[in-house]
Amino acid sequence: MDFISTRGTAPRLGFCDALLAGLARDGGLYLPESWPQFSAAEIRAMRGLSYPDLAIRVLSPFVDGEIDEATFARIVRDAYESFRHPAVCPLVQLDHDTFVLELFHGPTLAFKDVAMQLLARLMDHVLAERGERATIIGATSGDTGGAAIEAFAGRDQTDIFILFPEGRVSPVQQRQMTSSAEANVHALAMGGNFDDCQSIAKDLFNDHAFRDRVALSGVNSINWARVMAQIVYYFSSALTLGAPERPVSFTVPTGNFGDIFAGYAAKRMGLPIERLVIATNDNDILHRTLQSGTYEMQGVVATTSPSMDIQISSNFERLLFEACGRDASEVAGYMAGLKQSGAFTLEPSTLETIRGEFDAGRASMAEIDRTIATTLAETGYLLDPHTAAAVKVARETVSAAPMVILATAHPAKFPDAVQAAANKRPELPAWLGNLMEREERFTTLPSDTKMVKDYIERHSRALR
Ligand SMILES: Cc1ncc(COP(=O)(O)O)c(C=O)c1O
Ligand SMILES: N[C@@H](CCOP(=O)(O)O)C(=O)O
Repeated sequence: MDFISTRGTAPRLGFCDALLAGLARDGGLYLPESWPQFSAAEIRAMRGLSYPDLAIRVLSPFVDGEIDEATFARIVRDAYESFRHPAVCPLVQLDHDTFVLELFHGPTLAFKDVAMQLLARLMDHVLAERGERATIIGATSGDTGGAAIEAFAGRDQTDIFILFPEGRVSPVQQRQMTSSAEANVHALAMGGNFDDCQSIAKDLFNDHAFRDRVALSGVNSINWARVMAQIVYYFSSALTLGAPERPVSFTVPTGNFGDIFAGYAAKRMGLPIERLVIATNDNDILHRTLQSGTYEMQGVVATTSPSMDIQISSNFERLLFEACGRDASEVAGYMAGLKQSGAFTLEPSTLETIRGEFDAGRASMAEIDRTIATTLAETGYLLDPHTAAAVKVARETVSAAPMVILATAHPAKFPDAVQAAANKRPELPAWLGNLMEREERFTTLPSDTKMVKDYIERHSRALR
């Protein structure tokens, strides 16, 4: 299986090279050249598999033998050992046809752990086999950073540099990023917002001399392997609810569009999914795009669901590539428009294709608060603000199939917001110990690509 770029001019890569590449060299994002297919009989045969065994089954076509089967199976099993729930991603019933898919039972209490625990082990394995080191860059609005640091801390093959927007992440998220004592971890508190951090990370990839000098690799969902790992829980939850006989719909709290794109990928691989519903907070660029057909940047506002405070939704580019029939020149045109004027308008056929698969809705901060309070009162279930945005949007969506809402974070990551909404303070699990008392270690930098480059060159062990 080869992987190709959404912009059409980067080299095709095999799985291991795509894993280490992060962003493609033409600025695009890698996608499999074609979607692996599972027949109804093959999906039926997945029933009853443990989560790791299901992951091995669903992901093996992408790896395509580049990592031998036994080693890949060992890596996958090891990755999900760190989860605190035997089902890894359990499904909880909220009412007769609404379910919550809990993705927060990993070490940092957010869905990012599901992919990151696997990604770090895969990268470590490939780098060790090649006798190489890499510099890992990640931009975060709060959760990717903590999950990546947890997964990469202490690994000899990599140094990790995480850019987070200072003052715009929750105190728990910050402590998860800043309390590692490992020398290969570098938490960088940046001026600006997540989009500024993500734009610096992309600038680093687009400077090919720098990228090669430090052997740059990425852990954001621009890395195909991140999205790939997230496909598995769409299969696990749909199987629990009766796939392939019974279709399901999913509502996904969305920012960088990686998580919901994994749902789209699952559908393309044969999983019967009825609707994919995008839920945004006040930063509602995707909701507006589906309504008007124009993707138009507005300023990012800080909300109580900070991980979704995003306007440049990177993985939307992957969907555009799909929706326009994999026409890389159409995608490149949209991206050039975005760079030039902060907006682009979709071709009518591309918009129609997207609307054929996706719905979208938004939840304001007040609506998120109300949803947390009423869900607690009516069901006894305590939502985090991101999941609450999805619950609010799911409630407004018409779906003949059962609705699965992705619960992307544990409420205890956002205790102040949850307490203000529902008058109930969620406690961090005891196994996190004294997280909030641990000493913090981070470096503050202005939002400036050159300063980040200089910092990385001074601290990366992968320098060539
Ligand atoms: C808790 C939480 N929910 C939702 C999202 C949005 O996910 P995505 O960026 O994959 O759309 C994020 C960040 O990505 C998050 O951390
Ligand atoms: N919400 C994310 C933003 C980065 O998204 P990613 O999925 O591309 O890593 C975060 O919490 O950092």
